[in-house]
This record gives sequence, structure tokens and C-alpha cells, in this order.
Amino acid sequence: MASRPPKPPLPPPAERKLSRLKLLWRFARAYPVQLACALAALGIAALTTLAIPQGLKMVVDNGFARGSDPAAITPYFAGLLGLTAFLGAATAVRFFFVSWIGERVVADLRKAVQTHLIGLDPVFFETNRPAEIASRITSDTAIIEQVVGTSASLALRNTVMGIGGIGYMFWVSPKLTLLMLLVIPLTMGPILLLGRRVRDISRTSQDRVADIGTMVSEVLGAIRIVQAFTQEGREAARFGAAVERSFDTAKRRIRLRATMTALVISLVFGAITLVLWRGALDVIDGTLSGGAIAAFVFAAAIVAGAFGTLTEVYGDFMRAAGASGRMEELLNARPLIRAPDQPTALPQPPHGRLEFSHVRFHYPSKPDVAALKDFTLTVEPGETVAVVGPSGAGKSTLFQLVQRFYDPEAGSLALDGVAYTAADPQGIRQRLAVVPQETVIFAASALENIRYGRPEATEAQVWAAAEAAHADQFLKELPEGIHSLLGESGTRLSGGQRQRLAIARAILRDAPVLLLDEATSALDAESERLVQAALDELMKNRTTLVIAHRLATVRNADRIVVMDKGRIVATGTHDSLLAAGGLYARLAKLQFDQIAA
Ligand SMILES: Nc1ncnc2c1ncn2[C@@H]1O[C@H](COP(=O)(O)OP(=O)(O)OP(=O)(O)O)[C@@H](O)[C@H]1O
Repeated sequence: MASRPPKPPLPPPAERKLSRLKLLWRFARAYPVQLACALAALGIAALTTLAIPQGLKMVVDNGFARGSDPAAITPYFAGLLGLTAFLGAATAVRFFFVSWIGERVVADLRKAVQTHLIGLDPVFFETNRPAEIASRITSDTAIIEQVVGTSASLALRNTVMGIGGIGYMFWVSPKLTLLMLLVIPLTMGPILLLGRRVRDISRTSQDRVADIGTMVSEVLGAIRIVQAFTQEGREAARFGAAVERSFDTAKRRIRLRATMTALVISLVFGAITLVLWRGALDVIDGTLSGGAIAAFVFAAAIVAGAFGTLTEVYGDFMRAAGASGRMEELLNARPLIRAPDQPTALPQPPHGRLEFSHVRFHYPSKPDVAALKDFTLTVEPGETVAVVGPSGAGKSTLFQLVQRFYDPEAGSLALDGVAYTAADPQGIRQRLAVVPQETVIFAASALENIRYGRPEATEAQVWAAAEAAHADQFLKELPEGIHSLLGESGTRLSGGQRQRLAIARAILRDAPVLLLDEATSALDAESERLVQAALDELMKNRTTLVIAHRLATVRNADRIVVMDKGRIVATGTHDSLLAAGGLYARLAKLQFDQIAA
């Protein structure tokens, strides 16, 4: 029984616990100065707000009560005016620092997640779709931004004002405050119950929004296929249905939130009214001054507002906890392929000797079919080995293993005598140049595209590589020459031009081992000739493993390896294999139709 490959290291789904917000604190605490400023401004603003009812009390008791003397009342109002100006300034400072921290945390988080993700191996992206991750990063960080930049400050401010307000009220009238503290908890039960349901629906709502994001990038990415198969209508309907599902969930959330708000306001203000009635009786009795009751009302309004806001931001916090949990999941995903603690250095200068020894491999997502079985092959320095075989034989899998995107379950690979598992994967990849079947063009200039594998190369070196790859001519003819923008929004290249650009990129990389996956798409005779000439140049003095689709390649190869169902079934030269008949002769007849002619 073949041992199964290890499962990708995916942590369990995020729970929406407030403890998940710890991740954000980890990022925020990197800015102690800003945090201190924000906290100081927040405290000052909250206390200033609480000073206002006290000012009001003095105005009423000392001003109005002593028969309306303008001279007595003016200083109090001047004081109040000063207080409000101070409150404005402190609020502005708080807003600045808290928002600054919010933006900074989100920026750092985005960078950390992206840096982490590009270090993960392809297995992770087989089980986690890149489009979904992308939409998560955008929508989840937006939620986090909202919470760190706004809700956190609201929560802090209102907690300070809530507690401070109650303290002040107690100082003004212990009896009324105790009465109030007795009534308010009764109002909290239904609020907490509803809060939990809002939280659950918020989660579903976020998932629906992420679905929409995934769908948009999927459909836009395949726009040609959608249009070619005239499925625009169906795609629009499918998208429409997803949007409506998302709206329905949002509607449920809004309805619950609305009910909750109604409950909070009516219960809390109802309680206040009750307490006020009691207070009014005390004023009539003469046990409480007019100013005290005014200040009490004002403070109670502040406290009620504070608790109202707290229940509202609680929902935001739960949403952010979910978002932050998912970010943490991404950050916690560990790559299966890692450098050992003490990697063995590859010899200098490189030789380019590539060895496969009894390699057995299953793709994690396809554990029942072996992609490679007992595969043994040594490619000597400077040798060109062409790999041929029917579709699904395992040719591309060889390349995946050589680049160490996966590790075999049995057997081993070695480069220049160093076992893959003992080396740093980056060290190995630095000695490889890859020309894939489909050239990846980045949205950047032709110059940047060619020097992708060696960003420090000079323009002269890039031109030399382009010449060797027979790409110089068409590059000169681009609208802005080598500085023309390529990719989705730039100039489109033909198939042959893209291949030559990829070859120039590999020439410039100047690695000792070349992995060449020949394009199967037919080129016209002129392009074919240019691409072949470019390839000949690239393969010079390099160890080359090539998945061959061209007659010229198999003819020029030092050895041809014929693969079928993950195994080597024959090895030889073009002529010897043809003479032997078998799979190669059959493939050659089909694939290189020149032979059949
Ligand atoms: N990422 C993957 N996940 C799961 N199975 C895979 C993956 N890539 C390839 N396979 C499977 O591994 C086997 C070998 O595939 P591989 O792509 O290496 O064949 P190939 O010889 O390169 O074929 P082709 O010429 O069609 O590209 C096939 O059974 C294929 O379905």
C-alpha cells in the first residue's frame, strides 16, 4: 500500500470569538507612541464631555437660582465655551491617531498576508482558490479597517464615558443612580440574545459577499470563453442570483439590527424616564437641587448614548473577529516545503547534474493515481534529455518535482549531488530556468518582463538576451520599444513572440539547469524557425530537461525518455527508438507528422 502524501496544513475554520482580535493587537502594538497619543486624547475628550453636566449644574444652581444676575452667569458660560473648544481639539486629535493606527494596521496586515501567501507551496492553492483568497483579503481587511479605525475608538470612548457618567451620577444622587442601575440590567437580557443572532447572520452575510467577489473574478478571468460560448445571459443570471442571495441575508441582518436598536432605545430611555419621575419628586421635596437634576439628566443621556453605541459596535467587533480569524488562518498556514534548519550548500560553481532516484509521487488531491512510479533518471551536466509520452504520462509532474513544488513520497531527487530535502528550495530554484508552455506576461514593460528572473540586469544585458532569443526585432517594433507596457492593459504579443520573450527571460536568468516545456500550439513556419533558433541558443552548455513536442528537439536531444503512466518505458535516441517500434514509434507517427509523411 502506497503511503499517502501529507495533507495540506489547513487550520480549522475561524471561530468568531472576540479573542480573535488579538491578531490586530499584535499589529497595533508596534506603534506605542501613536497608541499613547490616541489613548490620552480619548481619555481627555471623554472626561471633558463629563465635565459639561457639572458646568450645567453650576450654571443652574449658581446662576439661575440666585435670581438672573448676568454678571454671575457669564463666567460659567465662558467656561463652558472653553470646555467645548477643548473637547473639539481633543476629539480631533483622537480621530487622527485612531484612524492612523487603523490604516497602519490594515496596511501591515495586507503586506504580512501577501508576503506569507507567496511563500506557500502550490498544494495550498489547490485547496484554497486564489480568487477567493483575494476577495477575502479585500473584504476582510475593509471590515478590520472599519473596526480598528472607528469602532475601537467608539468602544473605548463610550466605555470611559459610560463608567465615568455612572460615577458622576452616583456623586450627584446615589439614590437615583442605584435605582437606575437596578432597572438597566433588566433591559440587557433581550439585547444580548438578539446580539448573538445578529452575529450569526453577519457571518453568513460576509460569506455571501465573498461568493460575489469570487464569481466576478472567475467570470471576468474567463471572459473569452463566456463570450465564445455565448453564455453572457446565464452568467449574468447566476451573478444576479448570488447578489440577491447576499441582499436577502443582508436584509435579515438589517431587520434584526433595527429591532435591536428599537429595543435598546425604548428600554433604556424608558428606564431613564422612570428614574426622572422619581427625581422630579425629589426636587419638589427639596432633597435635590434643580441644577443637580439637570446635570443628572444630561449625564444619563450621555450614559444611555454610550451604552447604545456599545451595543452597536459590539456587532462590528464580532464581524472584525471573524475577519481577523480568517486572516490569522491564512497567516498560520504552513508550507509543506521548507528549508531545513541547516541547509546543505550546493557546490560552487554549479555543474547541473540532476538525479531522480526511484521517485514515487501522488498529487495530494489525487491520492489514488500515482503520477510517478519508480522513476529513476540522471541528467548529466550539459546533457539534453527529451521527455515524451502520452497525455497524463507524468511529464509535467517531473517539472513540478524538479522545482520542488512537491516532495516525492518515496525515492529522492538531487542537484549536483545534494539531496533536495537537504537543500534550501530557493537555492535549488536559483539554479533553474523554466520556459513553460504558456508564457506568463506580467503587466509591466517588456524590459521588466524579460528581466523578471534577474531584476538587476542592465538594459544592455536584456538586449543581448533578446537578440539571442531572436526577440530583438519585434521588441524594437513595439510602440515604445522595449519600454512598451505588456500584459492585460498593454500590448498583446503573438504566441511565437511570447515564447521568444520567455526564452529571453530564461537566457538572462542564466541558470545551469533548464526546464523547457515546449508549446504544443502550432506556429507558422517563420515563427517556428525563430523559436527553434532561440531554443538552440538557450540550450547551449546547459543541462536541459525538455518536454518535447517538436521533431527538431527530439532529433537534437542526447537522449529521449519515453514515459507512460508515470514510468519510463523506453530510453534511446530518435532513430533507435523508432527502429524498436513500440510507444515511441506510435507517438512519433502521431505527434511529429513529418515522420509519417
Ligand atoms: N495539480 C494536480 N493535481 C492532481 N492531479 C494532477 C495534477 N497535475 C497532474 N495531475 C495528474 O497527474 C498525472 C500526470 O499528469 P502530468 O500533468 O504530469 O502529465 P503530462 O504527461 O504532463 O500530460 P500532458 O502532456 O497532458 O500535459 C495525471 O493523471 C494528472 O491527471
